[in-house]
Amino acid sequence: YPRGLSTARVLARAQDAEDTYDYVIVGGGTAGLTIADRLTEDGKTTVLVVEYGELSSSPLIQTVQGGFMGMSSPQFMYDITSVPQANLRNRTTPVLAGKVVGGGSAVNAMMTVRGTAEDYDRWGRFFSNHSEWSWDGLLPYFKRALHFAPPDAAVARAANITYDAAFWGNTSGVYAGWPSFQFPTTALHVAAFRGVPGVEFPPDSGAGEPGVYWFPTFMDPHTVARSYARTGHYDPAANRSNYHLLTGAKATRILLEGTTATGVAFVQTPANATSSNFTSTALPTVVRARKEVVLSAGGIHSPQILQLSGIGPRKLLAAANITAIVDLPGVGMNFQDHPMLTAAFMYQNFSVHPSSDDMFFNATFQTWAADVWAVNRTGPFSIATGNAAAWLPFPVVSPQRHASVAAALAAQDHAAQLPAGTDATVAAGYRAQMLAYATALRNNGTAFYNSVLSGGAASGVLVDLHPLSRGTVHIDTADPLGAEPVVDYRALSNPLDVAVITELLRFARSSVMDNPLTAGFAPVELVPGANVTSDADWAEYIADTVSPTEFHPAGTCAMMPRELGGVVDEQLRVYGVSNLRVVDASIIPTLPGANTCQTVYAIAEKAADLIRYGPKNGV
Ligand SMILES: Cc1cc2nc3c(=O)[nH]c(=O)nc-3n(C[C@H](O)[C@H](O)[C@H](O)COP(=O)(O)OP(=O)(O)OC[C@H]3O[C@@H](n4cnc5c(N)ncnc54)[C@H](O)[C@@H]3O)c2cc1C
Repeated sequence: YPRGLSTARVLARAQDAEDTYDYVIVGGGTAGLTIADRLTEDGKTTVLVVEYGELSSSPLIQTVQGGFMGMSSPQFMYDITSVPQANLRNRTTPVLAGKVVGGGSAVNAMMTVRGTAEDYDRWGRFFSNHSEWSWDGLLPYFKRALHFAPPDAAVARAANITYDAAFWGNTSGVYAGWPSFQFPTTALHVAAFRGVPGVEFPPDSGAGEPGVYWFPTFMDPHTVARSYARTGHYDPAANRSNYHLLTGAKATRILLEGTTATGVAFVQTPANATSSNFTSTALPTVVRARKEVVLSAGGIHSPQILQLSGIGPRKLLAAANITAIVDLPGVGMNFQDHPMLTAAFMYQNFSVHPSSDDMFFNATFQTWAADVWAVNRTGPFSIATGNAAAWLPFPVVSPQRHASVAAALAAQDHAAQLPAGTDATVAAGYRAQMLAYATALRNNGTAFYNSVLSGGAASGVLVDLHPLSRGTVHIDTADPLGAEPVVDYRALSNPLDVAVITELLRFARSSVMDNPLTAGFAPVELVPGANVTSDADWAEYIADTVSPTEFHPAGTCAMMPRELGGVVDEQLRVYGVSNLRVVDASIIPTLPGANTCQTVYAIAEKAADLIRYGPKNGV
């Protein structure tokens, strides 16, 4: 040591790493691998990615069918459970996050969607009216992030799939592909929304508009397998000698000299070390960064690592016996995820076939599906989670009550919705967010309601796209280094979430039960049932059934002005620290009205440009 950089490789042992790299990236997930790929493109800039998980080619990760095999494999997931949720009958919930090279992109449900233009314009406005963090500023990065491979023309025609390639690029190694099959029943679900007043049908899922639309799958059309950060941003670069990936290595701390980040400390666990004579596994190893450290450990672990490094709320650090280097109250605050809701309906007279139900109840169809998959990887097994969904604004969902809910939110005592003792800057940021949401609740540019259209006779899961409650992700003060962070969604802590969710559920009912275009299917309501009608009934039902997570943890190192409780600035640099950026879902200030992966890729693409070329127009 040190040895010359020879070939790009996976380093199984810490001592194979160089002492110093230009950049050290913590977390080889969605954002981390994207940045590493871009920074090493020049063949010169040296990068080490430090990743806790393993490099796995398991079929559980690659398989697209159903979209859930990765997430149901404990081998690839962190083992974290939330604290009991006071407003959800003290229920706890698993906190799903990928622990494998590729991170969330390796285990997610492959829904390839982005938020509306307003979602991203809202981010920039926390800084100014001409921030580059806007729809226009991000669209080039959405295009760079994914390679759009259009659906097969015959399938698109038969299913009535609309798309517009102008919203997409075709250079990335990560694909937005399409299954080679659609159930004709999915088109019926889409068409049924024409019976709901006010619903729009944008030309493409990437248009930045709410409505009912088709969207692609994170799938490589050539292999018909998951396309993700590893296949798009590590494998193709594997012959670059300046790109190193260390697996099985858990970063424990950012090294700081004064307030300048100089490297990363990490430990390798024996279970992940491959060498039989590798004995010093419990000892932390350090690696230095000549230029910068980039923290990309995701919405749950990036705040933890900052706090372990002495960057965070002073009181929390003191309770954990960690010396505060930078008192940054926002670290681990502003925690958001998309709540999932249940309202189940069944069409009794849904006689079109094949439908997605035939995958479960029709043996002949199942055999056909398995056969065509075995022969040439086509057919229904190429469908992940589905490719059509409704993303609807609040005035469409609640023509009667949207204005009063918005007014109540604007008039609320915002600070009172946060944990006691919340820093004034964090409270000011929350207030700014809630005022922005009060506007969004009144207009048609932001989606609040989401349901995926499955193509089956039964439907059931809805998503609240803009929760008002804010939780926390903090180190466990009893065992800061050893234990996973303490995750508290603080679900429904803002009572207006109950008001919003009630309207979403009422809409789900009326869009199925009172829709002239579904009447012929003879719908029945399975859950919650016709006896749930009053606001009080709904509140009880919501407390019983809401899940606080769709596995989209975000916001915990928010990109907001420091006086609004922010953790990073518009260049994603941590306030008060030099040479340290955070780039992942944790910088999202307010969730987009969409599953988060595509947004994280776009953030990472933009960050790579900020790191390489500096800010455009000063931002
Ligand atoms: C089960 C599930 C289903 C989802 N479904 C969808 C979907 O269908 N569509 C969609 O758009 N989004 C979906 N998402 C969300 C999306 O995948 C995530 O928002 C996105 O991948 C987050 O990217 P990230 O870079 O912020 O973090 P990640 O991709 O999670 O990367 C963080 C990486 O850091 C590593 N790490 C953490 N701590 C340490 C440490 N101390 N040392 C070293 N490494 C560390 C992790 O192992 C991980 O590899 C889903 C997520 C999950 C978990």
